[in-house]
Amino acid sequence: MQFVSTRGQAPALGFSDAVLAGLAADGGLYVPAAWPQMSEKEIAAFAGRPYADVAYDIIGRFVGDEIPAAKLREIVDGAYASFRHPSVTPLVELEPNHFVLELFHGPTLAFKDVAMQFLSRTMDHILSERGLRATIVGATSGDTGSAAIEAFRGRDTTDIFILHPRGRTSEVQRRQMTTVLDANVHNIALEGTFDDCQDAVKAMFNNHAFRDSMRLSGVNSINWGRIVAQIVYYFVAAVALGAPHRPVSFTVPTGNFGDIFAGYCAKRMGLPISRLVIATNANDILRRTIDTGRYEMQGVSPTISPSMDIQISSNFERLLFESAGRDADAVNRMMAALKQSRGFDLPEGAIAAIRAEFAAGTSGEDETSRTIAQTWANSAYLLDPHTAVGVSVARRLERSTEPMITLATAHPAKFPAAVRAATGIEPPLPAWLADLYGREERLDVLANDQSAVEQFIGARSRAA
Ligand SMILES: Cc1ncc(COP(=O)(O)O)c(C=O)c1O
Ligand SMILES: N[C@@H](CCOP(=O)(O)O)C(=O)O
Repeated sequence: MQFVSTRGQAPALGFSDAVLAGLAADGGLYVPAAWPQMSEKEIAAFAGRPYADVAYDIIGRFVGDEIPAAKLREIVDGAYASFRHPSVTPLVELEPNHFVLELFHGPTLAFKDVAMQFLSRTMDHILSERGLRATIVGATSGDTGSAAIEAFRGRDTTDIFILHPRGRTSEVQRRQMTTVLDANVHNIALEGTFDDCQDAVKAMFNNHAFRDSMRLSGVNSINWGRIVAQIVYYFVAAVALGAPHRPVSFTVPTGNFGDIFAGYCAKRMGLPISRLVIATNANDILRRTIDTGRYEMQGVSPTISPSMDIQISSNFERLLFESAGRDADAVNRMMAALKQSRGFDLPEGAIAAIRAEFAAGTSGEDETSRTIAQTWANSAYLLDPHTAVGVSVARRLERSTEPMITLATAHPAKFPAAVRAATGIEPPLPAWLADLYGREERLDVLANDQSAVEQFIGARSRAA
């Protein structure tokens, strides 16, 4: 299987090179040259299979023969053995026909672990095979960073540099990152927003001299290796509720559009998904785009769901590429307009194609808080504020006979202040994180200055 860039000017790559590249050399994102197709029979055969078996099958379709079958099996088994629930991603029925898909049973309590546990093992394998060391750079609003640091800590093949927006993550998220003291882990608290962190990471990739000398690699969902692992749970959840014979819908708390794009990929592969619902917090650029056909940046306001406080939604570019008929020139035009004037109009055909697949809704701060409170009162179930955004939007939709699955993207204990404010309950951290508040922290505060960030990384990376 080959992967092509959404901007059409970078060479097509195989799975391993696409994973190591992260962002394509032309600034685009890699997508499969063609979508693997799954028959109804193949999908039905997932029923009752362990999570790791389904992961091995689905991911294997994108890997091809680039990783030996036994090695891929070992990677997948190791990744999902790190989860604390036997089903890995269990479904819980919140109310009739509305389920939450709990994606937070991994080591750092957020859905990012599902992909990161796979990606770190995969990168380690590819780099070891090639006798190389890489510099991993990543931007985080809190969850990607903690999952990545946990997954890559202590690995000899990589140094990892994670940029988070100073003061804009929850304390638990920050401590999950900054209390990991392994020599290959570096936390940068940037004076800026998540979008500034993401811009800095993309600028490093677009600085080709720096990229090559540091052997840069990325762990954000711009990396195809993240998306591929997230496709799996859409299949697992849908089949558990009757697919392929019964279609299902998903509501996804959305920021960088990686998670919901994985659902779109599952649909393109043949999974019968009726509705893919984008749920945003007050930073609602994606909902506005679906409503108006114009992607228009405004300022980012801090919310109780900080991991979704995003304006530049990277993976939306992958959807633009697909919905514009894989026209890389059109994508280049839209991305240039975004850079120049902070907005662009989607071509009519593209917005129509997107509206045919996606719905969107926003949950404001009060509504999200009320949703946490009501769900606790009515169902004795504690939602984290990101999942609450999804549940709130899903509840507002017209009822359908098909199951609705809202993705539960984080454990409530990661956001204790918001949960306590809504319910009076403070969810305890699990045993392995119980002493988190007493652990020593290590981080460096840097100005939002590209050359300062590059200098910092250049001086510490062992890949150079
Ligand atoms: C807890 C949580 N929910 C939802 C999201 C949004 O996911 P995505 O960025 O893939 O849209 C994030 C961040 O990515 C997150 O950390
Ligand atoms: N919400 C994310 C933001 C980065 O998203 P990613 O999925 O592209 O890594 C976070 O928690 O860091």
